[in-house]
Amino acid sequence: MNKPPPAPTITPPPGKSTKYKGVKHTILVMSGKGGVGKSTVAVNLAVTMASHGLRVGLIDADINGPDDPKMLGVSNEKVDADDRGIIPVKTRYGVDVISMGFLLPSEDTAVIWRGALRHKALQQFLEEVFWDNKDYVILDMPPGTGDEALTIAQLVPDADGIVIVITPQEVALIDAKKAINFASQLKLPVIGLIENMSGLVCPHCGETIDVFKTGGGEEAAKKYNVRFLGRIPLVPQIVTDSDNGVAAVDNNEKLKEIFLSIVDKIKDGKQ
Ligand SMILES: Nc1ncnc2c1ncn2[C@@H]1O[C@H](COP(=O)(O)OP(=O)(O)OP(=O)(O)O)[C@@H](O)[C@H]1O
Repeated sequence: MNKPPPAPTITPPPGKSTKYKGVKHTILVMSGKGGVGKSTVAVNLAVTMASHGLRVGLIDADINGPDDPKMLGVSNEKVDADDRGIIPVKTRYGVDVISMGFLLPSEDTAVIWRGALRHKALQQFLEEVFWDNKDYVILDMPPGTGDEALTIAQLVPDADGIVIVITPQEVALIDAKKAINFASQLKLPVIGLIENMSGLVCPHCGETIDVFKTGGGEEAAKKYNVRFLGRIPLVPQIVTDSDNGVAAVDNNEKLKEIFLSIVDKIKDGKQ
């Protein structure tokens, strides 16, 4: 059997670890399962914050599917390191991003390292990146609430809390519960729930079609007594924008408004 390729590492000069300094707030964006739009939410939250004058970093901790660089139009960039530490990649949205995607030889390279190597890579992201006084670092977590997510969440010092992304179906109640249990296991506050893919607005007649139902997010928030942060509709343009390296909030007024209202709630921390 072929051996997995060695883990690529970036080597900052010895003794220069920044130990995750220079970050005021860290927010973990997670989901109870894959494919619910966690990365889409993380990227657009980061872009919205940056467009309102905040200094923002984004860690793409989804080692198996590092999509954030592509979504931000920087998939061909490489990270560098100097005597300050690992330097995240700058994007045109003012969000500095670090991702396993920058370390892989091509977009379709599969990451097949075992747990210890993954852990090491993420530890580097957290301890050795020069964040340069960020107001917020958004951590796009691996999907689900398994070991990988747990390990990463434990590596983050003093996170503010977790934002949970769910879809509107009834099963979302179970996914929300899993994520809430995860947060309480880690003694991290749940900042709130976001319902994504909530109703498709017909581009022809303007009517909303509830493809996956709506309201599951609000129901889950009520049931588990956590804050409901907002509902993001199913917008086909999100898929094309992501594929083209464009942040959807930069291209759609309605989404801009929705994300801004979510960011305001995250910032004020009140009901
Ligand atoms: N509100 C939305 N409207 C339309 N498409 C969306 C929406 N949210 C996400 N998508 C699309 O759904 C797909 C999955 O989204 P995304 O990669 O953000 O999910 P994820 O939860 O991070 O997935 P993974 O489990 O692979 O990490 C992508 O093609 C994305 O463009």
